Amino acid sequence: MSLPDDSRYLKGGPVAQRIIAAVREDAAIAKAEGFPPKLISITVGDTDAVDVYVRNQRAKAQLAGIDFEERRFPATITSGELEAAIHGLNADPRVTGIIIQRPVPAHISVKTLQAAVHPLKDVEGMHPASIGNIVYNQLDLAPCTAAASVELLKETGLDLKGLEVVVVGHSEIVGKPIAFLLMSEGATVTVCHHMTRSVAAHARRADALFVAVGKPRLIKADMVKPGAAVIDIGINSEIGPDGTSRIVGDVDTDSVKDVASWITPVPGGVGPITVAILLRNTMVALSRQRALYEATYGTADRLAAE
Ligand SMILES: NC(=O)C1=CN([C@@H]2O[C@H](COP(=O)(O)OP(=O)(O)OC[C@H]3O[C@@H](n4cnc5c(N)ncnc54)[C@H](OP(=O)(O)O)[C@@H]3O)[C@@H](O)[C@H]2O)C=CC1
Ligand SMILES: Nc1nc(=O)c2c([nH]1)NC[C@@H]1CN(c3ccc(C(=O)N[C@@H](CCC(=O)O)C(=O)O)cc3)C=[N+]21
Repeated sequence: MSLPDDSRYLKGGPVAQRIIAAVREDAAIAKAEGFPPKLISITVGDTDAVDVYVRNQRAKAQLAGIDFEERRFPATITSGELEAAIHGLNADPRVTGIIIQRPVPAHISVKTLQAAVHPLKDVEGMHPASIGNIVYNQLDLAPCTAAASVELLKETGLDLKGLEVVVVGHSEIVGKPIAFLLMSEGATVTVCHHMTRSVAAHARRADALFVAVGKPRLIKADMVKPGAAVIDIGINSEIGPDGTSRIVGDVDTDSVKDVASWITPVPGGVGPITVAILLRNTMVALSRQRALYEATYGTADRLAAE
């Protein structure tokens, strides 16, 4: 779909392209030096939003020169079997990064799976030991969607210091890390969730509004301050008026675009940057692994050593 050429739309494509071009250069150098990057995706069961994400991961990884492999497991698999598969990937020196696609079936604890991924291969920064880094303002490998959303807000040119920001949704992978990243940038952050008494009252005060809930059209025009920046993170599949499946966000874009100064389209907003940052994180993980490898074995060519 081509988007209207309107400066109110904060488009993710150009930002994603910039990031992927830099990753491509890094990946080519790493490959030539004997450290080819490789990303493994683990999917358990079936979810539309995951399918879209994995499809784009494969396409963009290929563009960037990163090997990509999807491992799909049935929803009936046990946690023990999955943990064993993850341990196998941890031990495989050819694997740079592992991403566990969410959600996982209710009988499996996603936290247990995240904790099974070796922190050096944790390309989403979701291991309990990694997620703490953003609390300490160490931001070079942050959860991808959170980093993507903040990157897109920066495209507005707004000064984040002292900015009134409201985040709707507080999941550990999106809402909470967004709040920490924004605090690191000096913003004043309010976080809303399903027990918040009036999401609308908070949202209307925001200079920048981030929405990550998973409910189409949750945010309407009367919940947005005139002139605000609205970052729509939702990826929801629904059947459109023409009977085909389409992706929509959590914001009623048609009405909100007349109130907000900036709005992210869905598709074409945060999503493409999320994919690009996952690839960039894979390169950050690789450089950490190389640093450890070189500290242990010296700088000799790894392939020659094997
Ligand atoms: N664009 C991208 O790159 C990505 C998009 N997504 C999309 O973002 C959306 C959110 O994902 P994720 O964070 O993983 O989802 P979760 O379901 O884990 O979290 C949803 C959050 O929304 C809150 N919530 C639910 N109902 C309301 C309500 N009526 N008002 C305010 N808050 C509410 C929940 O609060 P509580 O826990 O208190 O119930 C929870 O914190 C989904 O559409 C997902 O597909 C996700 C990742 C990446
Ligand atoms: N561990 C984990 N981390 C995630 O970050 C995560 C996840 N699990 N599970 C699923 C959700 C969803 N998600 C998307 C990211 C990008 C697009 C994306 O590339 N969207 C494009 C393309 C749309 C299209 O191709 O139709 C766009 O919005 O323009 C979609 C969905 C990440 N998620």
